Amino acid sequence: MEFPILRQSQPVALLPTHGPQHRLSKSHRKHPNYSVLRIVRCAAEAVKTQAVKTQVASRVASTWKSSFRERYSLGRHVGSGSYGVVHVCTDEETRQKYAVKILPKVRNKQQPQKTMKKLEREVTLMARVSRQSTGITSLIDVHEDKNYVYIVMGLNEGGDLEQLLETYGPFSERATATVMYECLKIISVCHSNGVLLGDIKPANFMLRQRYRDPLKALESERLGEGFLSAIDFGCSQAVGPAPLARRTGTPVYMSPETFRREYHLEADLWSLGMMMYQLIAGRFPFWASVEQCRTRSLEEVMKAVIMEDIPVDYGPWLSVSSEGLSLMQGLLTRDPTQRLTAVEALEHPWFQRHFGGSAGDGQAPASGGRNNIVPLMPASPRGTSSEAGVLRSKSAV
Ligand SMILES: Nc1ncnc2c1ncn2[C@@H]1O[C@H](COP(=O)(O)OP(=O)(O)OP(=O)(O)O)[C@@H](O)[C@H]1O
Repeated sequence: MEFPILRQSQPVALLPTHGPQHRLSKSHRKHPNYSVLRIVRCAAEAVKTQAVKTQVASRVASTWKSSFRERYSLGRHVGSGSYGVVHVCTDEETRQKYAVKILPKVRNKQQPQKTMKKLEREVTLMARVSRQSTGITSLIDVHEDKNYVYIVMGLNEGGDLEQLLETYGPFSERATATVMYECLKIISVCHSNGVLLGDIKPANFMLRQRYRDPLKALESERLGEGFLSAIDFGCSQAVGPAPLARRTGTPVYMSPETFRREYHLEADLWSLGMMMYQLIAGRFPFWASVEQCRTRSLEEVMKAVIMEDIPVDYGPWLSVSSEGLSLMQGLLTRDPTQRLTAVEALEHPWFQRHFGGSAGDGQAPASGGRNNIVPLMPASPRGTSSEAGVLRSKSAV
């Protein structure tokens, strides 16, 4: 990975990072960069001890650029995750807009070296695969200063699939097929490069453009190559012959073997099966509402994932085609050796049923031609994504 060293710039801190002033007042909450202020404050609290300060400072002399503020101006906030905040940023030279994920180098209770290793892994694995698929958010460059790492990447303007679910409700079978086909292509590129995505869920796939009616757009399947973009490589891992043991991801999407701490690439296909179930049914197999999911302990989720039936005798499942049902069940197969791989799933008759010849010969569902889908151009600002809850909350357990 080549990220040349540039000279060090000012850190992003907008407030004193120590002393009583760093507590945020009400007026700070109204500040347009409130989210940045928050992570500045959190990091400031975490770097109190001299030992930690020294460890963090030593990381600045890395291979990452240290000039984010010189090159980019920070724009509106577009999302937050467990650790990072994401803003639009503009390259001052080219005026091109990107997204920047700003991640603190020090997280509460986590060893700074461990955090840095995690950040380096996220960037390395994203770099490994992002140039190989239009369906993976492109990695532009990486910067760091004393307290933060800045991952500059392609800007996705159409919201994530979880936001679509929350706004429009469950997807039609056809819209689900369009999404699933694109996701499988992305997964197959990652897997052929030995990269486990590790946190597959609707919140981690975004529409690159905004559409007036996104579900109609997905149903029309005339969106073109790379309309969907995978984000968040924070849980990704390089996979070799030895099984992985570290449980990472979002519990309700984790595979049975991930809970058993002995898993390979197939774990991603289970998560995708869970996502397919959710897109079609608007709920998870084990609990009816998001609220019910939230109240479950990790042990309860694990028990359900390992043992409970996956019901298909109600509501939308009664009208889903037998091919759709078969794909979902092929992904949600508890024995990973019997589970469909990404390549096998791409050849599943369900895609033939929906897209005719185009899916079977390895092409995307029809792109180009008559296009009655109107992206909203230029993209107007959108609200921030919802955050909390078991659907989004991620754990490394
Ligand atoms: N490239 C992008 N373009 C536009 N918005 C983005 C982009 N990447 C992330 N976002 C927004 O920011 C949110 C948080 O990003 P992301 O999930 O990568 O952060 P994270 O801290 O790793 O979160 P998580 O809790 O899932 O680990 C996303 O849900 C999405 O709404």
